Amino acid sequence: MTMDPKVLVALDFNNQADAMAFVDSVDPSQCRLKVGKELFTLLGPEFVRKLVAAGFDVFLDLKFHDIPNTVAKAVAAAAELGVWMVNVHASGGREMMTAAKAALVPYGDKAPLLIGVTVLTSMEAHEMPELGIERKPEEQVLALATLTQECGLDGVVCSAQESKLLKDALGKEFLLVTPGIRPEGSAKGDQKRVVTPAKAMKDGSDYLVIGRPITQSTSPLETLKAINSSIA
Ligand SMILES: O=C(O)c1cc(=O)[nH]c(=O)n1[C@@H]1O[C@H](COP(=O)(O)O)[C@@H](O)[C@H]1O
Repeated sequence: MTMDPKVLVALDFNNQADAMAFVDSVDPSQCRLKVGKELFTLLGPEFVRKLVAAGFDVFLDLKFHDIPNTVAKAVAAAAELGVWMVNVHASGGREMMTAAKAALVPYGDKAPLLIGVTVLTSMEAHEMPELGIERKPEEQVLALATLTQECGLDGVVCSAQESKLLKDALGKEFLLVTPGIRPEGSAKGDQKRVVTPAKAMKDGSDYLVIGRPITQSTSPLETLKAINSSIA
C-alpha cells in the first residue's frame, strides 16, 4: 500500500452499480480513480462529486478539444468539481492550452493538474499519414509534449513507450500519465502502444492508467494489489 498511488483505475463501467461495487472495494491509498466519457455521460457531475467526497483523487478524463473559450470554461467547471486531474487534447493548439491553463489560475493550489493528450495509445504508425501526420508516433508525441510544456501545463498523456524519451527531453517534473498498460499476458483489446506496469514505471511514467486488466478481472482488487506490488 502506498499513500501516493500510481495506478489510476479507469472506471469504464456502463452502470453505477458496477462502478460503485469496485469503488467500495478499494480505498484511496490503493488507487486513484478515472472517470471518462462513458461514465460521465451516464452519471454526470454528481457521480464525480461522490467520489471526491469519498476521499478519492479523481482524474476527469473528458479530453476537451474545442475552441479556446469553450475549453477554458470546461476546465474551470472541472475545477469546481474538485477533481485532481483534468485533460485536454494537445492538438487543440497553443492558444487553447494557454487559455485552459489561465482558467485555472484563480483556483491556486486547489487547481487540478492540467494534462495534454498527445497521440492516443490506440494508434500506431501506419494510421497517421491519413490524418496528415507524416511524423512517427514518438516524434509527434515529443512535438505535442514540448508544446504542452511551453503552454505551462503539468504534463501529458502518452504511451509508456515514449516515457523515457519525454523524461530525458522535458525533465522529471513534467508528469507522464500513461494508459495502454498491460500486465504480462493480459489482452490488448484496442490498445496498440502497450507496456507492462513495471517497465512503464522504470522508464519514467509518473502514473499508470489501467482499466480493463483490473475492472474485467475475475478479482479486481487482487489484480490491483498485484500490480501495486509489481511497481513497489
Ligand atoms: O486519456 C486517457 O486516459 C487515455 C488516453 C489514451 O491515449 N489512451 C487511453 O486508453 N486512455 C484512456 O485510458 C483507459 C485505458 O483503459 P484500458 O485499455 O481498459 O486499460 C481508457 O479509459 C481510455 O479512455
